[in-house]
Amino acid sequence: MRTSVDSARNLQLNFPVFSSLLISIGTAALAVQVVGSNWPKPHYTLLITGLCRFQIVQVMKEKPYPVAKVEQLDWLEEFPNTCKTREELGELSEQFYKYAVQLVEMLDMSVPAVAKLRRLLDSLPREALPDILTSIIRTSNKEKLQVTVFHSGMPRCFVTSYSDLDSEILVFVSDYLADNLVVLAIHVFLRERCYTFPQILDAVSLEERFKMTIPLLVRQIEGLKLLQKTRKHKQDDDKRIIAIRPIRRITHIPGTLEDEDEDEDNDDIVMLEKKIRTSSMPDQAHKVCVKEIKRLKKMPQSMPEYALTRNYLELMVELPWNKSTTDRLDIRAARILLDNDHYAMEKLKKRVLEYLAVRQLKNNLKGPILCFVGPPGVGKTSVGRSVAKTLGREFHRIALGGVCDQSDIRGHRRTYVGSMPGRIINGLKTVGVNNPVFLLDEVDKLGKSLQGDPAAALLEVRFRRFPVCNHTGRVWVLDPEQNHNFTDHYLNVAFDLSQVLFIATANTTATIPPALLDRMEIIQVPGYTQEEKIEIAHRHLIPKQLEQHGLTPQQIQIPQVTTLDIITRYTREAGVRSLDRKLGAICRAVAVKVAEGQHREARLDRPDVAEGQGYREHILEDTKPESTSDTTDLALPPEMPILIDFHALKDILGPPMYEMEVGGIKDKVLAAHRAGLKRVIIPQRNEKDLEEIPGNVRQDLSFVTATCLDEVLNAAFDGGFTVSTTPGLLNSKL
Ligand SMILES: Nc1ncnc2c1ncn2[C@@H]1O[C@H](COP(=O)(O)OP(=O)(O)OP(=O)(O)O)[C@@H](O)[C@H]1O
Repeated sequence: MRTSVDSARNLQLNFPVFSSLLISIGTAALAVQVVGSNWPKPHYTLLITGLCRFQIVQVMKEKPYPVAKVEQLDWLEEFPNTCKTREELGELSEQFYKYAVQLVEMLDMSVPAVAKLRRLLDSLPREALPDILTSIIRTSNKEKLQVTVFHSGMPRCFVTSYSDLDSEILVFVSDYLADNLVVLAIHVFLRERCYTFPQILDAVSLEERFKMTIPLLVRQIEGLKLLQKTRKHKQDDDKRIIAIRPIRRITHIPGTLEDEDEDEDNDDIVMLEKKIRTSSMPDQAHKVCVKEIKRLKKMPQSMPEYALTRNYLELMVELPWNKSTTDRLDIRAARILLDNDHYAMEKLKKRVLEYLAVRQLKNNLKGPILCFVGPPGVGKTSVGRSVAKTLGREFHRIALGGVCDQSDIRGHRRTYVGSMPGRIINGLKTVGVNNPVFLLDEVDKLGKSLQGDPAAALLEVRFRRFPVCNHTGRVWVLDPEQNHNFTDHYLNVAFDLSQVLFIATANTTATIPPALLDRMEIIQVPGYTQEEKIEIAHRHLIPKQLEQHGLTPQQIQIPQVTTLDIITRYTREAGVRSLDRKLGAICRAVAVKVAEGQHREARLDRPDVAEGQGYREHILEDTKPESTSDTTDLALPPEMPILIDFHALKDILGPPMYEMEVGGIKDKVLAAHRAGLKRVIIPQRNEKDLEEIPGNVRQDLSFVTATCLDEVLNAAFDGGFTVSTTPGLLNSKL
């Protein structure tokens, strides 16, 4: 079959042609494989080898399948030898090459076929490419196409088979390259492939083909540029961007956009080099950077590694190797600041002040890592922040809750795709100084997974080989005596963490990994009493919420009794986080009222509105001040300050979630009565609560009040509890 195609200009195809009869030009192909089934719907995939292009001369029959007499088209005349045409085609082919390369550059490199094509492009000698392209575009019948026949009958073409091409001779490789650029451009990535395919096939002469293809490429490039621009805006700052760079070209058309891009890139590299030279990084890091920038300069910008190396270098120059803030060590000022920011927490504040005092006297960070342990919302994070403020240091919180991958803390090795530095190095980059206060939040929630133990990542394990024996050394990342050589996997050079002040927080010590627990000083932060919560609310939370909502004490008044109601009926917590949230909700509701009031006042002040048709009298008669319905616009501004009483509380927060009765004695006694019990033992201190129990219930029950467990046991067992529970003398284990 192939022989007859090669040797004859006219041939009769007596197999179905894959072109609709509406289109007179098509590609003859040999089906090499048929895969598919008729169930549940007919769906076949044919693997076919393209042979040549043809034009239908005469349709012989249409049914049961079309048979036509065709003329082979791929007999392009020799490349015309006149100077003018050569120049013209040369320019066209260069243009085609330039745009095709640009398009492939912009495509998604994660598609293996595109990545392979890019590698191929990089491996070809640049000087030869325009010539190669000019010669090979004639052989566009060599591509292997996979045609999927849908039951709708519409054929769809895309490139297949990329294997074994690297080893082919250059001409064949370049055939492949040009074919695939055309096919990639036309069939795979151009949206309009179904419509343009026949047009491209129609273009027989080389010049026509170039002219047909170039605008399509340009259109696609513009589309992709627009898409990338939109995506760029959306990208999260934390996400690393692998830049798509144009590869170096041999042809430069001065003044083009591509030239500007390339200039910018070169400028960036020069800037980067300058930053490396002037940065104050240690020798070891400097050496690595110099080596990497040398590699970068030699790398084609199209290589994925180019972007990775560049990102690495940008991080290296941004890191605060030697940049630090000056500590403010004034213990009196620290005390005032801690007291101003936090009510109660005496034990915690005392220990923090001791810690700071020692630092002031010894001027170093040696000592245990403080770990604040307590229920949520009791101010652990907030105290950490105050410590930073006191010292005049930057503060950075590293949330460890749910972290179960070592590399989250120590970074990924750069060999991984999408590798990133760990949270410690990232934190240093964010704060821009090497002596921040790092709050390791929720160390008790560190997880473990197949990706390693993050707690162990805080314990840097080093294996040192000695000539005689192997010795394993463990280095405590958080210990200033040991952590001057902290090595993040991504950075792969040591960073000195000895100036960082680490503080940890946890809700419980039970789940803190023992190795970590061992090395920290635990300071318990207990929950607050109701009275403390009221004070915290009025001294700290309410003023903070007012400020956040743009309100003043002249506009809102929350009496202490209301705060108590919120604490007892709307929250049930050891800390004050929910209380803070509820206060926020109240402020939001009041802000709406105040804003509406201002709007109404403005309307009343307008003479045209106020005078017209007795407007003021009208609203005085008709409106209800508390209304929040559609008529609010007509209401009078609310009286200031807006008082938050229990009714307002119910309006804003809904009905109380918990009932005050925070004691349960009444409910429990009633339940015991219902269950037919006769005797109830209650703590003596709750005796007063019995007054709330209805008389008839009280009559049916006998009550025993107990002050200690002995009394409870004696009352609980008929005849009393005979075994003495009074402890004898125990031997001290101390
Ligand atoms: N004693 C206090 N004085 C003033 N404000 C406080 C006090 N305790 C807590 N707060 C405030 O309560 C809020 C919650 O505190 P914070 O976030 O520090 O709690 P936490 O103990 O770190 O909670 P978690 O364990 O959930 O992280 C903050 O706005 C904080 O300022």
